[in-house]
Amino acid sequence: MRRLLFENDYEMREMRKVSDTQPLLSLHDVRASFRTPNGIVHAVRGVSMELKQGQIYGLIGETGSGKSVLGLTIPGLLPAEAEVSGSIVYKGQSLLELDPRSRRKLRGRDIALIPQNPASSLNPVLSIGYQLLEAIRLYGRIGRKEAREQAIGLLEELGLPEPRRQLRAYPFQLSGGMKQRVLAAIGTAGAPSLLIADEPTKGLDAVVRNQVASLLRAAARRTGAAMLVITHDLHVARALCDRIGVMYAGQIVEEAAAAELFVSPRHPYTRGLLGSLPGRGMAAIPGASPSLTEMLPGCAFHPRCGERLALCAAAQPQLQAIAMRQDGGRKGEADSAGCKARCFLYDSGRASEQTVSERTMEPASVPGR
Ligand SMILES: Nc1ncnc2c1ncn2[C@@H]1O[C@H](COP(=O)(O)OP(=O)(O)OP(=O)(O)O)[C@@H](O)[C@H]1O
Ligand code: NI
Repeated sequence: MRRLLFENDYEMREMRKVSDTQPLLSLHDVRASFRTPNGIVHAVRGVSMELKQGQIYGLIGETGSGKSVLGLTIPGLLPAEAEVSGSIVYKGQSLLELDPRSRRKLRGRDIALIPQNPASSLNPVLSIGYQLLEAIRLYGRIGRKEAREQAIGLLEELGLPEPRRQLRAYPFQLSGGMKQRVLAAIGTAGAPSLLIADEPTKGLDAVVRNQVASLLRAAARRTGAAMLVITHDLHVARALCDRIGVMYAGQIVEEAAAAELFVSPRHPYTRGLLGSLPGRGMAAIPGASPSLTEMLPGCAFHPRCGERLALCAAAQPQLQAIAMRQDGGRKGEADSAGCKARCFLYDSGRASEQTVSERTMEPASVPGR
């Protein structure tokens, strides 16, 4: 048994040696759906994206847009009845083609997930120390004593007061913020190459939220891990992430460097989402997200879009790179991958076909209003 473990560890280390130019993770046309009594729910509808080594990528978007399902698809943690297609390549291995055993081996050690709900993700009957040590030892083949020292160090780094005492505590004895930090410690304990954090700051007050965000950033920088951060919290997304993907109805509708997205959002949905921030008018986007069971033709956002073109109800825009503007409108540190939007407004070929009267037509009637 020990020998096997050793060989696995060796393989793990070998697998980490991927070149910096290759993306750590690349998704191509990933789809996930669920068969339900009310029909098939198309939760993720053709997501393509890349995550580089050490990069922090944020997924934002309204509730139900498919962020968590996408996050669970990568480590293969969706319920068995989910149907997944497309390709997910992690360090050159096609995850959807891996046998369940190999995939399980990757989880926890190489790909770690901090799930959406901290209250239910810690085991209530086991001490914090036990759970953290398990995570450390799963990766490191080290003795209990050494693991314990590492655990204390990790909690110290995460700013938890009295780490020695916290190890003996049970989850119910910790505040929400402390549990989040313990989860962050467990998530980063095995020094994973990829950490997926689903709503790591949910339900926390502003101070603790910023603390958790900067701790995650520090942990990622320390270990060199790439992170996929799923969040509703646009402030956290901005502070924590290098790059951001905006999800709407199971698709990425815009992707840009975090610094750029908040300064010049392109997709009408992103503009609406940012417009709902307290500092920006707090105007909610009228209407509701579409049904994911019966998808209409055209752009999924068109019924709610104030800038739609005649074309938008009929055809699906693709996620495409946006050309740099001549007027210097694109300032700041743009990521090399640039900015992408899934919108005919930026599809130069198509949009120029539209007449001015088509462009200024009345906004669509909004369902559910
Ligand atoms: N096991 C499941 N069976 C059926 N439908 C599901 C299942 N899991 C998720 N869904 C549906 O998939 C869609 C996307 O859900 P998901 O949890 O990914 O949204 P989200 O963007 O993470 O939302 P939130 O921000 O509220 O967490 C939703 O319509 C949801 O109801
Ligand atoms: Ni979610």
